[in-house]
Amino acid sequence: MITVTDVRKNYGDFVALDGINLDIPSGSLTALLGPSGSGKSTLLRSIAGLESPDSGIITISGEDVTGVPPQKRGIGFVFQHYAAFKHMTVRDNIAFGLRIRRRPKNEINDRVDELLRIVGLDGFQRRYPSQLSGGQRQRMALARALAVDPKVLLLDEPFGALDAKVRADLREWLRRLHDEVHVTTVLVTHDQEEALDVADRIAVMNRGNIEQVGSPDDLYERPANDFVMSFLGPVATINGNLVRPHDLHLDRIFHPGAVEATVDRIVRLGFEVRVELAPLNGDPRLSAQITRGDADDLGLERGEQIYVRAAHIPGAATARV
Ligand SMILES: Nc1ncnc2c1ncn2[C@@H]1O[C@H](COP(=O)(O)OP(=O)(O)OP(=O)(O)O)[C@@H](O)[C@H]1O
Repeated sequence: MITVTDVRKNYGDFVALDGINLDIPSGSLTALLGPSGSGKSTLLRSIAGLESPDSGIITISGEDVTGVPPQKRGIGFVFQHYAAFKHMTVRDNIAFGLRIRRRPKNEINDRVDELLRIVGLDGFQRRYPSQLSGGQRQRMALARALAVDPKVLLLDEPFGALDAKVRADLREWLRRLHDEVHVTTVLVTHDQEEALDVADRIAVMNRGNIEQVGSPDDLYERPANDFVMSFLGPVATINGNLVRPHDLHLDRIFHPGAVEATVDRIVRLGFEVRVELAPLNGDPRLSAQITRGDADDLGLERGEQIYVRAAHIPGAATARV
């Protein structure tokens, strides 16, 4: 368990962390998610000991580490741009932390073999970092961080520099790795899809504060406020309420709460259909996401008028209108 209590950090006049309180359960994979500049990296680096908070307390496994240097906190850290030892093979890079701790040779060999298997680099151990792809290099970085059995693994946008397909593969791989190794992991990301996909808990950050902490489902289905709702997925505004596009209903006849709108565009996206609508009352345009079956039943045509209403307003006492 990691606990963060009342942690504050200013850079001059700028408040980077505005009194953060957060518990990170042992064995969890927790994402710190938020826009650029919200304080995610500052919080992660404070947990690592690479940044000293102005006030507050951080504990790891019950020990107050607030004044403890990074190398004594029992953490492994992976950055977006990982600095590998270029003149060392993959095997030697992974073994590095164990060697400086003067572990016995047999133990080092066995541990490195195990890590090479876990990160899927068995066949690459004799290569040099320059002979690896970006994704392979980040997996080597993770193996190196895991080598010394850290209590906590801290990842700062580890896949940030990679292309979308490789990122998606590595996300799935990280999930499986975590299922196998179970080390308490904190992942910084600004990518909501990455957080929803990989984390079992997400802390949403905004301007040095935590807006909400919960499971991906909690946050998506029961966002605490408009910021969390709009950060975690697409939204539409209807009658002043934020709703998800798939919670919009289209009808030929008027129901209470419905708004009349012109069908502006119909985009077929495989199983789903996105209908772009321009409300006649002058409200901002909105997109509804409906099934292909519903679209066919309605026989929608571009340019015609239709009624749109929210089937579900998050947080509202009367969810159905
Ligand atoms: N050493 C520093 N000196 C001054 N300001 C800093 C310093 N480090 C960070 N900041 C500022 O603190 C704020 C929070 O930075 P931080 O890196 O924690 O944000 P972030 O949420 O991780 O953003 P990003 O996703 O862009 O990395 C930013 O506005 C940044 O400019």
